[in-house]
Amino acid sequence: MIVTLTPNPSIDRTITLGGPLRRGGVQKATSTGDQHGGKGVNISRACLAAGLSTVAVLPAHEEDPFVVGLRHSGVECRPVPPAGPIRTNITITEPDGTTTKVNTPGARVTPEHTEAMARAVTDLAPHSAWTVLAGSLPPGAESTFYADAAQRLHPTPTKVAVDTSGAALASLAAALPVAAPDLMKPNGEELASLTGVDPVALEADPLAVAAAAQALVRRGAGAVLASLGANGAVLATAEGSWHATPPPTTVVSTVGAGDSSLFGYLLADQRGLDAPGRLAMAVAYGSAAAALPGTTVPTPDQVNPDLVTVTVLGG
Ligand SMILES: O=P(O)(O)OC[C@@]1(O)O[C@H](CO)[C@@H](O)[C@@H]1O
Repeated sequence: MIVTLTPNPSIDRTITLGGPLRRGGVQKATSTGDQHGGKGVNISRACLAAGLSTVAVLPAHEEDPFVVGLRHSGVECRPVPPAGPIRTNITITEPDGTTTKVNTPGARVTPEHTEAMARAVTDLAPHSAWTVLAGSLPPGAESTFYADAAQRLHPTPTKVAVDTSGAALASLAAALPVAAPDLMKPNGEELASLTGVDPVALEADPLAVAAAAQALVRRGAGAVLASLGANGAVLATAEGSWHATPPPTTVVSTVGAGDSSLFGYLLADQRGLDAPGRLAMAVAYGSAAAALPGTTVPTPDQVNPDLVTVTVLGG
């Protein structure tokens, strides 16, 4: 089973434009739609699509339409007391695949709220192969929340993956090796924020990405999967580093592509694949997600790791 924790879930509202976005103008959308969002929620939705059992832990009332709808779609949920309503995040997609995203803060939490979330995943840990701690932290949460949760999960059988950004990511990196997760999944920009290098230059240079990722591995992270958008991804472990390039993809919406990549890695891990195989599956899932609208996660038949090229970057 894969348990996901999304401390700051979102209703993902996608607005599709028939032409380029005109900043400051008034435009008609060709369509709009809402999907259940938030990084852990997306990973649970990908689990469901691939037939893997999952529990999505999130702050919401039992009767919240978000929870009701997610359960109706087949995702098992473990709601914990929320501080307020679930936020709505906006995505604007243009015909050429350009994706503009506006994320809102979410309700302000107290230590009681964050403790309830940490307790829920700790209670489920004996039954979970992986626990995924994912997304931004809501206002009011300590930036050490993920580092503390990872440390708390350490003595349990679950493996821990963390995908976050900003102060939460910096706190996690600062807490290595004490709170070492089995997997960290920064994107290029997030990895650059830890190393102080220019994100654009880093994303275009797999060797530099591997060097930055290996620095985290040396400090205790089990593995680092750095997603690089159109440039694919780099995987760094104690055994070495690999770069994978995606197949040519017609991008429709990049929202959730990183979550699908992380899921692809977990799926491949569950299937016992080696590091290059896990990386290929991650990139195949990420590029399949980018070809789908809004925050849609791919089904396994839409994913082909054989089209991904993996190269060894060295140790
Ligand atoms: O504000 P966060 O938690 O960093 O990101 C939230 C979010 O952008 O992440 C998902 C895509 O990865 C979306 O479903 C959601 O809207």
